[in-house]
Amino acid sequence: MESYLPSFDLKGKVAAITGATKGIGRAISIAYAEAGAELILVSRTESDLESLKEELEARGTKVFTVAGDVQKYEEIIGKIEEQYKDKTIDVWVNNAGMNIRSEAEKVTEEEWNQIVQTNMKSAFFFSQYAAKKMKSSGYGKIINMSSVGGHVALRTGVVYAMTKAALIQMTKTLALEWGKHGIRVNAIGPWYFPTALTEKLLQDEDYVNDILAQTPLKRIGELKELAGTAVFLATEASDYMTGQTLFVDGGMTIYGF
Ligand SMILES: NC(=O)C1=CN([C@@H]2O[C@H](COP(=O)(O)OP(=O)(O)OC[C@H]3O[C@@H](n4cnc5c(N)ncnc54)[C@H](OP(=O)(O)O)[C@@H]3O)[C@@H](O)[C@H]2O)C=CC1
Ligand SMILES: C[C@H](O)[C@@H]1OC(=O)[C@H](O)[C@@H]1O
Repeated sequence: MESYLPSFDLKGKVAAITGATKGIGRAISIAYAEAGAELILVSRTESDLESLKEELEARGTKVFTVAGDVQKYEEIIGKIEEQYKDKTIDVWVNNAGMNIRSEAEKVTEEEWNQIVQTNMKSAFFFSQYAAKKMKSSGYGKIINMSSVGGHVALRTGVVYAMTKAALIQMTKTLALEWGKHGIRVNAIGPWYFPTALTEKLLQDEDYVNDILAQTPLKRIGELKELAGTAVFLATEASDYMTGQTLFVDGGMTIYGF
């Protein structure tokens, strides 16, 4: 009997993840390793990269690490190219992101630049680099980590929200331009997940109650549930999907009243 179960494995694939050493990026890195991928991991802290590399190599995963700030994406790309000059990269996850939560009238130009360069500018130029390599193989998966904040209004900062909305539109436009090269571009829009980025917010009981009031599933997400979506978007199971944003949000974005 023919099979209709797609393979969720990444054996023989090279996957790059930015923001790979904590929270969502770490969960995705481990899930991709479990699926058999060779990994390129990017974050700023060398010691975190080294310990994650050690853990993953102990389980048989080939890992290349680059310590760098994604705002200096050219330097990171240069280091990757030294190792992967004549090789393709099959999956690129633009996960690194940050937020400085403040009311609109208090936003400084320095804060604007840091949020925009980290969350949006780096994602575009990494996508540009990844696509150049994916075109040679005629296949690739670019996954952008957006947020529900890119789709509905949150109280956690307008600049962050703008960058996350931009990633959704960038996803659609790059999907349109690069579809003919077999490059799929999709995004993930998480609601709250327990990470360093959200730790302080999730320690505030009133804030958590506000989150749960807006969440049909009445709970905070588990990182495994987000990694699962990232595996789906990286494997053949999603090969006919491009330009889409999958909200992994406990139903938050459909909650009208
Ligand atoms: N957690 C959540 O509830 C949600 C998260 N998201 C998005 O998911 C993504 C990951 O968030 P989350 O896991 O929570 O964040 P964390 O702060 O927990 O982890 C961020 C990761 O990115 C790295 N990183 C941060 N800034 C930079 C930088 N400038 N250059 C390179 N690496 C960097 C960090 O390592 P290091 O500091 O060593 O560089 C770390 O590995 C972000 O884009 C965020 O906007 C979206 C919706 C909800
Ligand atoms: C769900 C949102 O993205 C949320 O907003 C924030 O400020 C946190 O940083 C989370 O990312």
